[in-house]
Amino acid sequence: MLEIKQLSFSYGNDSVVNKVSFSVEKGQVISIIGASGSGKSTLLKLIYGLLDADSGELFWNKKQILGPKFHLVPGMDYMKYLAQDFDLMPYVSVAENVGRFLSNFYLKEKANRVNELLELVEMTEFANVKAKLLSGGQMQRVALARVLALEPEVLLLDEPFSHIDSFQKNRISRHLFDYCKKKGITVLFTSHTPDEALMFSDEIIVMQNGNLIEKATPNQIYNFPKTEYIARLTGDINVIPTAYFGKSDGNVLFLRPHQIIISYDGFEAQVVKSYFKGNGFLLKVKFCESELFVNAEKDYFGKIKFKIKNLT
Ligand SMILES: Nc1ncnc2c1ncn2[C@@H]1O[C@H](COP(=O)(O)OP(=O)(O)OP(=O)(O)O)[C@@H](O)[C@H]1O
Repeated sequence: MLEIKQLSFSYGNDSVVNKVSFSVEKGQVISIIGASGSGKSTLLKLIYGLLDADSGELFWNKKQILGPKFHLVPGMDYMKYLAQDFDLMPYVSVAENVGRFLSNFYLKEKANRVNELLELVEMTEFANVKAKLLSGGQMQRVALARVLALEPEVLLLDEPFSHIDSFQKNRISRHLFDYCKKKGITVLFTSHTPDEALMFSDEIIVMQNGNLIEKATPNQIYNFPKTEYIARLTGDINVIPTAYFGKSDGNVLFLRPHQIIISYDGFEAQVVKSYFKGNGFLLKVKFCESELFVNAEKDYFGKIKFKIKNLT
């Protein structure tokens, strides 16, 4: 189990990670989301032992994780960390980059392992290409294969798919998380892509201004967000005063576009714009003083009527 206790870190006077505590079970996949600058990357670096915390403690299986003050070479053997800059060796081949940390004693096993990992990230055909000749997305895939090479117990991934095109991203991310689940590797990854965090995480951690403000399942985060900030991080959201529906409790509702259903009766709204989404349309509609986003199967113009799923 990974245990983070009251971890704090500042750059000068700027508090970047503030009394963060949480724990992660072996084999769990946890995503860390939050606005740019909220402290996600710094948190990963602290966990890996690249930075010395100002206060607080970290443990993996009850063993303390210590920062660079205590290590000649920062970082822990049982963990691998994939930074946003990939850290590849530019003048050697893709295969050599992936096998960089593997023993040369059993050459056949090493070659098999490298091949297996290159298949996982769909880079087999580039095995003999020098890393410096790759595109950003290809480099990221090689870097992913490399951090898996020694089968770490804990994998820390900082925006691991950010450079990979959407054509391959879904497939490669599914391969990677399936592999980690199968091997029982504990994964913490940061992401700015709601789908990634929602699809692959057992739980999502939400950071805001250095504070951990929520740790919950994707379902809880998506369907029952506690704040507008949390709601907005995981997709389009409509924030609607309940007064618009004749209530006087002074609350607001957080509604996803799919929770607003176009119907023959109900509340009336005016279509402002329609966006084609492939599997349907996203309508921007004017309702009272707000602009709402509504999912629709077909394109609409003019006035529509809508109901809200489960409105009590
Ligand atoms: N080496 C550094 N020196 C000083 N300040 C830094 C340094 N690295 C990061 N920061 C600051 O620390 C804060 C948190 O940065 P961090 O990279 O952890 O955020 P993040 O949530 O990962 O952002 P992003 O999503 O943009 O990658 C930011 O305000 C950033 O400017």
